[in-house]
Amino acid sequence: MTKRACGFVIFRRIRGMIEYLLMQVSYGEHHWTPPKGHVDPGESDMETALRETEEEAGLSASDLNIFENVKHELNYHVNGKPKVVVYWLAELLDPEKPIRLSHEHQAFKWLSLEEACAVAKYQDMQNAYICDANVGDHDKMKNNNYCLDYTNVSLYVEYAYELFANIYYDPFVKRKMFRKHNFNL
Ligand SMILES: Nc1ncnc2c1ncn2[C@@H]1O[C@H](COP(=O)(O)OP(=O)(O)OP(=O)(O)OP(=O)(O)OC[C@H]2O[C@@H](n3cnc4c(N)ncnc43)[C@H](O)[C@@H]2O)[C@@H](O)[C@H]1O
Repeated sequence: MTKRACGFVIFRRIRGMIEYLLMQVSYGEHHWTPPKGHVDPGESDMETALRETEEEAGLSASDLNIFENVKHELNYHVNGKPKVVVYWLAELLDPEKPIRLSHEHQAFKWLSLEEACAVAKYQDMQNAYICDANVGDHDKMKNNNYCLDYTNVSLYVEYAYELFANIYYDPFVKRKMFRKHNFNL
């Protein structure tokens, strides 16, 4: 059976910058992820996203401006089993609001788009960040259905991804390369 999890790509505006919240899990390979978790029986996707965000980051619905039309669905396999993860874009209204971690996470960071893409090592997650950041001003997205269909934006996303992730074509090794970063994470 397909596992289903839901959460939010949370951003804040601070000192003229947009930063994204990523949290590092305290188990397994200690990967970085936005707040999210498994859908409990009888829960809607949005209820799950809100419950998990409250549990994992200490942020409630009243702390967020949720962009219900800006939604990403990621499909991947965990231990050979299919998993679907749904993320909505949400803005943290008070950028200074403290994050309260649960035992499931050991650290959190507010990261620029470029840093978030470097830390979220999976391409579909990186695409979600790029898509959220590059469809224009975050305010304009509120009334539009952006990013729902990846196929329509895939080329644009790929270009934007390469631009922001600082990927370039190296003719010597004949493949695309990451520029080196030191994000000190
Ligand atoms: N290894 C472990 N050891 C001990 N307890 C564990 C555990 N894994 C899970 N748990 C328990 O499960 C609970 C988590 O439940 P929830 O909190 O309800 O669910 P989740 O965020 O979806 O969990 P998870 O971290 O497993 O999911 P993700 O898809 O990011 O990550 C799952 C895998 O998919 C990979 N992944 C993440 N995003 C991906 C993507 N976009 N594409 C491909 N793979 C991806 C990750 O690297 C990771 O390997 C924790 O409380 C913990 O107790």
